[in-house]
Amino acid sequence: MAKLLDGIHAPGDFRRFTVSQLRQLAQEIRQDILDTTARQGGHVGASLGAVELVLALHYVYNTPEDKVIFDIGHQAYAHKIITGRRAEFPSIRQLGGLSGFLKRHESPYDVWEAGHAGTSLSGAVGLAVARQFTGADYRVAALIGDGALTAGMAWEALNQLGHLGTPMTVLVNDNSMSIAPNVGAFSRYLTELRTAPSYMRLKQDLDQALESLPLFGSRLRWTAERLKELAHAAILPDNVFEALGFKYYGPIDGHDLDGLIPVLRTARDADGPVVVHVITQKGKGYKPAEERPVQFHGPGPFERTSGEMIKKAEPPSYSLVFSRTLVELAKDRPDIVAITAAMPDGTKLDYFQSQYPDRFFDVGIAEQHAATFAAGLAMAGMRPVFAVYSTFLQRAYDQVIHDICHQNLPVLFGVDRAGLVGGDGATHQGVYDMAFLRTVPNLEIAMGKDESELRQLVAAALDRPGPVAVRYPRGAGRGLSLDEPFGTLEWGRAEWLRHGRDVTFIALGPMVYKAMEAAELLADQGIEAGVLNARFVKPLDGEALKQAVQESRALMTVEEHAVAGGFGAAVAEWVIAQGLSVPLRIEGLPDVFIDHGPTDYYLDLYGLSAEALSRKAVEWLERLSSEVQP
Ligand SMILES: Cc1ncc(C[n+]2csc(CCOP(=O)(O)OP(=O)(O)O)c2C)c(N)n1
Ligand SMILES: CC(=O)[C@@H](O)[C@H](O)COP(=O)(O)O
Ligand SMILES: [Mg+2]
Repeated sequence: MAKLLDGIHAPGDFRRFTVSQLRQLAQEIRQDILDTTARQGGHVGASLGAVELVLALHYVYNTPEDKVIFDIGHQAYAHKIITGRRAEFPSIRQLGGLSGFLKRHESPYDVWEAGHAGTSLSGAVGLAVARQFTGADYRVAALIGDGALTAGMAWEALNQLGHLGTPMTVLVNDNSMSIAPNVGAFSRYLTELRTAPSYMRLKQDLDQALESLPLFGSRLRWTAERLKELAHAAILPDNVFEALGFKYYGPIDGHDLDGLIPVLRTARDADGPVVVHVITQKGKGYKPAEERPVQFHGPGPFERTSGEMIKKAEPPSYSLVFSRTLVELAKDRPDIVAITAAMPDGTKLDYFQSQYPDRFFDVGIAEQHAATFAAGLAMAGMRPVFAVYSTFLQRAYDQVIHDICHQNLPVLFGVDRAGLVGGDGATHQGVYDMAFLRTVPNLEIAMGKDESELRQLVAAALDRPGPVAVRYPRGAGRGLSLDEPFGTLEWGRAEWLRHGRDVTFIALGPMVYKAMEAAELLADQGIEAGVLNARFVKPLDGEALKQAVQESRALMTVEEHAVAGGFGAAVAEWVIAQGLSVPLRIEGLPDVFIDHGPTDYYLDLYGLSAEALSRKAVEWLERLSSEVQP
């Protein structure tokens, strides 16, 4: 049967639709989203929950001339489908396919690129304020979730916007969920707004009455406006948005296009900033996602009818090993407390939470606060552990330097997702943290070659006198036994795995195993390659490095991190500082943003597979030999 969606190539194709046609369109879009995500995963729940919001925004605003901005962008699958990318939609998050987030090179409708939470409002305020200089007269609307609204940045933008009074719509998509259930006093406040039905009804009645009044600015309208304000003040005396200088419309049902469209029109035409607060359900229209919103935030492939996840059996993830290790240690260490910034599931700290609920803190999407909160805890004698994705730690850089390291406080960072991450792509790659952490005095940095070393490093790190960052990658470990007693790893010491006089690979993290494979391949060709498992990035194990310089003709560092400022750069700095002269190559990731796609593909592309490493070593050694020939 022909679908309405078949005729939609741009929002202009449905701007004349009736609301009942829009409703049908919404259902068809949901089917498209499920067809693709069931096969390959993706951000299912948020995207299903925002379908009507996306339709209403494109219906009311004259996109792409008007600027509609999405916070994070993980909820924008409907937006992709109705802005000319339906045919490519099945390629989303796949190598060479559509990004899972907005990308300006993909479409003129993708105004703002993100992936991290809380940036939409600042970007939108910039676009809105720019109009007064450029003379452009587009309208600006930003869609931001209740979770993203826990980010400090979002409030910095509201603060400025409320002060300036610049016309702009802030559409708050409140589903009471971050990835996990949303937390915090502001989340509680939104719930209070949601559950004040008399307020909601009265506001809607008043708004409708206002709509029907003629002549904007008339005395009658002025009186009605004042009446409305009085009524608001009487029922909810301190609506935080109104106190900040916004007109507040809501809460309204974000799946009800009949109600949503007129309110958005009013907001669009307002002469100042407006907050439209809508209530939606994460996963709307797909029962398994409605019932299990955490699991359906960003699942892998699932069985469409039952909603069961299609998972291959694999060893526990590094994140789970990290969390389990904390639980092991916490038994005898009442000083250990764990912190996440809205990622209890991803970091697997939810396991720690299940064992030690009183010693677990989810602070919301607030990495900066999480870091400084940890500093305060550490100052008072606690041992805070902040498990945070490498990419999100970027946001807390000043806090790392100024609050933690400057005061030399013993905070442990569990730097999760260190390395390439796969489907999320450029905004989420954990390939910069060594570059920005290595420069900070007092901070020690380590990464084990596997989950067993991760476990030992965590235990050892919690006995260090100052701050430590322990890195570990996304995904499954190697399935190693995790029963050995703690204390088998000497802090600061690298591990020799094999010796070779031709070249020594000095590798970090799981790249150690690639280096071992490369060494085997080289051995088959008669080349002797050593492998040093560095383990420590800061401080480096100088003794082991000296030994490597002495016993090999050449050194090759290997890391899954940007070459610029990374582990190899640290080794190069050490070589120079020692006044040594040794051929040294740094193998890592280039100075480009790396898109979505399988990690192994990019490791291969950038010469970090075992085959590529061995090939490069052969070529390099040949070149070195020819260079020394007379
Ligand atoms: C700075 C930052 N921290 C953490 C995340 C991980 N993250 C992605 S989506 C999300 C939840 C967002 O909740 P909300 O804005 O309410 O959107 P919803 O998924 O509920 O639609 C989180 C924590 C992120 N993208 N950026
Ligand atoms: C949008 C976002 O930032 C998260 O949903 C992220 O995609 C989670 O990544 P993991 O799948 O690695 O937990
Ligand atoms: Mg939410």
